[in-house]
Amino acid sequence: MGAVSAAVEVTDLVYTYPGADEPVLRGVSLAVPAGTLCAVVGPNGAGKTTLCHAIRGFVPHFYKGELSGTVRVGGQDVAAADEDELARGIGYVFQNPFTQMSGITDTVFDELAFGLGNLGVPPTETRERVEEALVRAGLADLRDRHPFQLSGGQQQRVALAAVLIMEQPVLVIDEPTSQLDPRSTEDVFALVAAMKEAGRTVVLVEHKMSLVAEHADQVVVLDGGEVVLAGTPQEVFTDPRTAAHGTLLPEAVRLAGALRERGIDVPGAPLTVGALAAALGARDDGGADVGPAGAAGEA
Ligand SMILES: Nc1ncnc2c1ncn2[C@@H]1O[C@H](COP(=O)(O)OP(=O)(O)OP(=O)(O)O)[C@@H](O)[C@H]1O
Repeated sequence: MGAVSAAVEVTDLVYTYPGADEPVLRGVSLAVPAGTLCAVVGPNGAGKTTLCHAIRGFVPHFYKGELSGTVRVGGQDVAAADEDELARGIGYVFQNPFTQMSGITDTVFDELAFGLGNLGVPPTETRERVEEALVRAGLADLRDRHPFQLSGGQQQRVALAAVLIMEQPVLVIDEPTSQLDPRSTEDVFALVAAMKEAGRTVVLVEHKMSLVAEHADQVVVLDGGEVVLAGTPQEVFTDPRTAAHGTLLPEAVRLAGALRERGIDVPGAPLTVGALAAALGARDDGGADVGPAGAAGEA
């Protein structure tokens, strides 16, 4: 597996929380090539957050317990790295953005400047980088607001802006949209996509499979602490085992299945609603028996 270019490489990871009887990760291996997005999906309790913690080094540096196997980020063994190296190398966005706020700043601007100050970045450069991140994350109007007075979606964007600004080459993002409305969800994904476009490597836990299908280069299905399937979105979402492991399929895949059950031919394996509409429109009969093109719109 392209080990040379993998920015994140997890090998045979077995991890048991302190005092627990059973491991929560049971021999997990995966490789994420630099500049790609790997989505980790799977049912509740599968071990997704724990895997994120292991990639960032919270396991074993903060969470002790029993660990075997290795995590390498940028070629470096995370268990052997110190906190400073880990913080510089890996950005982390927590499932609950509130957790991420420093709690010691009074404005969004200062919150974003805080991490750079810790790295010793000079004030002029800090101001420039914060200004740019505020604009890119759509936070310019909120710059003087107190971080704790923001909505969940706004806090999520501050958390993402904070990793945007730190410019770490690898990002671990744990369910960034779980508490967000569809509009904020789109905003967050646009930001994550832009970070990938800028060449950063992203490991993302996400339950919204339509977005995973659209943005991931690789999907890893975790169940019971094991990787039960891994591949491109096409491979994973057309494999019947994915649903059997309690993972919801993208809207377009479910719609295509429902149409086929009604005897309607759906060419190919469309993963997005746009691709499904195109596939139906491209049929020899122009999709005549499935109603107007807009009928397949995502609810
Ligand atoms: N700090 C901890 N100490 C002991 N056990 C824990 C700890 N954190 C998580 N666990 C257990 O580890 C298992 C995996 O949890 P984890 O949060 O990694 O799963 P997940 O796939 O992220 O779930 P979800 O989708 O619900 O967030 C669960 O059984 C959970 O109870």
